[in-house]
Amino acid sequence: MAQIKRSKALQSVATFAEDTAAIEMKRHRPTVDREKVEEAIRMLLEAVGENPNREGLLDTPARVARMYEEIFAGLHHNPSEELSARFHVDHDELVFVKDIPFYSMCEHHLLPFFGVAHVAYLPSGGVVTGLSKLARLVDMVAKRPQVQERMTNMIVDVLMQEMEPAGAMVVIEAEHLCMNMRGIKKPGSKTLTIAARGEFQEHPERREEILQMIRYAH
Ligand SMILES: Nc1nc2c(ncn2[C@@H]2O[C@H](COP(=O)(O)OP(=O)(O)OP(=O)(O)O)[C@@H](O)[C@H]2O)c(=O)[nH]1
Ligand SMILES: [Zn+2]
Repeated sequence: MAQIKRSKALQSVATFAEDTAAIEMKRHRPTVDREKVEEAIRMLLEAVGENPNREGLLDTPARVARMYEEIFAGLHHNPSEELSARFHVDHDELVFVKDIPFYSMCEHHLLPFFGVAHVAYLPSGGVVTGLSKLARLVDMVAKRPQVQERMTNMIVDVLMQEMEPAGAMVVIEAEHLCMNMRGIKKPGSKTLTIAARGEFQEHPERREEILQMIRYAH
């Protein structure tokens, strides 16, 4: 089993250069129909009683279109591609990257929710990925209309699928502007979501280990 994973890892390293070039291209490809967004923003401004032709708003539709291209970049991007950098290291113990900041958009209100993601996994067969790739994975999953629960599960599932680790766990702490600035108006409230797979799901003490390390950071 470990042997199979090992050879899969080496194969991945061999195709790493090609993958990197492909990912770079995809990172910069446009994902949003700018013209359509501009038209929609003009209509939205009109609909809320604004004048889209007043000076201060003239460039707003184009700005919003550029912004959406950036903040929804994950929509046409396969997050699995972020983990294509694999290395072989003699380490089968915990790898844990804490406090990865992220910004996402609540799919119910199209308002931001933001906070930190903590990503842990237990490498198997000595296969690890680049630490920055874990942060890139968080970013790509965040850059789309989301709910926090789905975001948490997507990150952990991509990790399990791509790395085949003995376990993976993701914790997200976030503030939702739709709960702060409108509606129920509870600024400062935080939502925590946890997704655990493999050893972290099967052994409560492994899960607790991660939660403790998160607590110590505050
Ligand atoms: N589970 C979950 N709910 C979310 C998330 N982001 C926003 N919501 C909730 O989505 C719900 C949408 O509820 P609706 O009743 O359809 O919308 P609403 O009338 O604007 O609700 P209020 O926010 O209560 O005013 C609200 O309870 C939000 O707090 C998320 O990431 N996860
Ligand atoms: Zn919302």
